[in-house]
Amino acid sequence: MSRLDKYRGIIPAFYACYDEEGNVSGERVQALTQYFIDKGVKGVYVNGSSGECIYQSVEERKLIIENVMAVAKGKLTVINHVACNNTKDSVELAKHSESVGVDAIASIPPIYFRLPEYSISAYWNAISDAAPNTDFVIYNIPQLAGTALTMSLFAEMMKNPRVIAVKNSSMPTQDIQMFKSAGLAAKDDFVVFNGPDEQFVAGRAIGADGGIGGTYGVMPELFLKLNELVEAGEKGQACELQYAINEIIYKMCSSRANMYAVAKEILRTNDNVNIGGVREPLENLQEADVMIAHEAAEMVKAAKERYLA
Ligand SMILES: CC(=O)N[C@H](C=O)[C@@H](O)[C@H](O)[C@H](O)CO
Ligand SMILES: CC(=O)C(=O)O
Repeated sequence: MSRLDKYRGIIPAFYACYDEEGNVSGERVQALTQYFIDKGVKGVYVNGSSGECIYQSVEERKLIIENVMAVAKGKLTVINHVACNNTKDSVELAKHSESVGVDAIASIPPIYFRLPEYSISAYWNAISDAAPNTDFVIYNIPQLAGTALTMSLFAEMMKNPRVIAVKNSSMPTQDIQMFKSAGLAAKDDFVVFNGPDEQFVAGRAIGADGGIGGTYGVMPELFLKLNELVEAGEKGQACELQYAINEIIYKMCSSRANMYAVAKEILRTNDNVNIGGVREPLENLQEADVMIAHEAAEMVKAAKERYLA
């Protein structure tokens, strides 16, 4: 049993929860947290891409994590993504995260300006220093952040004892293996999370300890089952379920609306969890998108009947 085992498993990325006026709803944050506890997932990844973090204020992000912790404390591993595009606000969120007792904080690199690696490591270390008793997770998502985690930047970050994991959302699964082996060469234990949900089986096969994903939330049971199949070495069955999951994700992505708007409609339809829409400039649902969401919701139900029996 390792101290980091609490990070090994299925960790859904938490969706932004709004009321009917589009304001962050603490009550709905609590309801979504309870939904995840009931599903039996390992933890939640809050205020990340799926949390629409870059469209929210510092105060809103504090409100969200406070409401998650009110329900999740002692029941889920909680990772809070705290990156804002400036060090000051990120540091404030890191401090606040430690004060409410999260397990880990996470951060993307600063976006827009292409900063040198010494500025990125200084940014991450300043954030981590503001939460001196909290684990730190590097979030590598080059296709959206515009900056990739290189092996030299990774090596620099390994000097920080609180850096215990990388959430790897780059497309080459090989990156997972590179971070995993370099992490284990530098530390007693190190975790790599699979990012792209469509490659979960491949990511786990090459060394990921578990995954953090934006589509787990609409089908947590299917990802829990997928993880079990991987652990049992059932490659054939795992691939079959992965393909079924991918068809659902492709359906979700086929809408004109933003994928998270579709995800929220699936949750309303299948699970009676209402967390509102998405915040502009993300696109909300039009009639045709609602139909796509309902088709995806049916596909989730059918896959559960087929694979969880
Ligand atoms: C680019 C991106 O947002 N990646 C997410 C996190 O890694 C994934 O969980 C995707 O949301 C998911 O794989 C659907 O494409
Ligand atoms: C999708 C994901 O992992 C995120 O919300 O950051």
